[in-house]
Amino acid sequence: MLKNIEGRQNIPVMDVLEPQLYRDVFPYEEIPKIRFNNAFVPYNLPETIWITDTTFRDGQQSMASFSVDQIVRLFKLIHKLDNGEGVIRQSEFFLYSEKDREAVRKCQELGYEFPEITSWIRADERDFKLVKEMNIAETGMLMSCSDYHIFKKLKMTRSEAMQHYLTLAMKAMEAGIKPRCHLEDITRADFYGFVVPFVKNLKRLSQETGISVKIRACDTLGVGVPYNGTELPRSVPGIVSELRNGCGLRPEEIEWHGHNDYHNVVTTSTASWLHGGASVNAALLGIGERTGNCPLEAMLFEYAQLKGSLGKVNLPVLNEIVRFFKEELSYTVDPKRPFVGSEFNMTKAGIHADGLLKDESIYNSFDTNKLLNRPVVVKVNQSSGAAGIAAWINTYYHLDTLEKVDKHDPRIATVKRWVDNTYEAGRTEAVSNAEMEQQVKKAFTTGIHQFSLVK
Ligand SMILES: CC(C)C(=O)C(=O)O
Repeated sequence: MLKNIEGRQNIPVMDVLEPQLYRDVFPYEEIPKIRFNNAFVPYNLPETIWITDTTFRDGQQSMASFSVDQIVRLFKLIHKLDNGEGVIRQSEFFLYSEKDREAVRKCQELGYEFPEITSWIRADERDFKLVKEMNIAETGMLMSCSDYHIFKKLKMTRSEAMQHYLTLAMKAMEAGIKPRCHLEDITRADFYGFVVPFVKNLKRLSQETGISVKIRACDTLGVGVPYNGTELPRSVPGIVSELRNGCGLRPEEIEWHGHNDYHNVVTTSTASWLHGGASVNAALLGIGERTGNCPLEAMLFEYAQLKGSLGKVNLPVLNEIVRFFKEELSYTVDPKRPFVGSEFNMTKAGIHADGLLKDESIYNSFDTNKLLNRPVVVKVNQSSGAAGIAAWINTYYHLDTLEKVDKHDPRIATVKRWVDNTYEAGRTEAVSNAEMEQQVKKAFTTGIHQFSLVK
């Protein structure tokens, strides 16, 4: 039994009479400001880094709730995507309702090593019992740390908030559960006045109990900035390097949780890896509150670029996940969305198609067919020209080098005449594949090419 939190000599937080809201940086009636201090922090990428998944927590809470069957099937897909590599190491679940718990039990029955099932609970004694009963080793708990939350939402002083959070963490540890402390709104918090003393006290508790603690740095409103040489509280390099060097946390004790309000969620998450946090939290397709969480698939690509390889990770499973979201959850992915959108590697412009005709790698940065099972696609529209039409035929029918049609082939001119005429007649939308098939068949029937219509 640990000494009562009230009786402990905790490192004090800096209590203030008025909340520190950083109005010079967040004036509210203006767009927030980025302040530079040119204090460059060296990169410190941990040897081992990984991703944790929040599709079933922050992700699900932004959508219509998933059924038990949908959760289990998605969990299986995440496992299939990771493929035993452990890059997608954990996934977190609500335990609020009987339905939430049934989903967890069914996922546990699958017996997967990865992703490990963790939970998210309210600050409530009964919830600790649940976590224990369900045999879950780690649980997330809300510990909001900016004065926006402490003063305005919780109506507490900083000392009171810290006492409350430390009591919670201690109760979890006493129950033998690893607490994952969600430091909500860290990018608007007084870092040295609240975050540092609070985290040091958590670390001490962990050392005394021998139970590890995880600090999840939550960029709740997506205002974190990934650039080096920027001022706290917005600086991701500053936050993560100080959690390591100033608070003495190890890489595995630091996790980043970002939101995409300023389009920065991928770069802030990567900055957290680069500056010493081992894990980043993400959701499939970036679902999550408002503009969403960090897209899990994006972090797989960041991982591969930083570490050189994704090992056994089975990227084409992303196509199955996109289909599942569309068919099961009525969620359509933006066609332009990197790596998963239906048009992410589609080209329409004639000059790009001309390049593709000469060598696919001119306009495709990696072999999307080999790695994602997504061949380059050419779509014909008013800008495609003869090169675009030839590229459409070559990619759509998978023609090999000897069969490939040249843009100067007179039959291409026939198809192009039809395309030009339809646009001159007022068409605005792109030409569908069915229409192209029809025109190609007409133009090529008398020619030497008899396309084997294998797609
Ligand atoms: C509610 C908290 C933990 C969160 O998810 C966030 O800060 O984004």
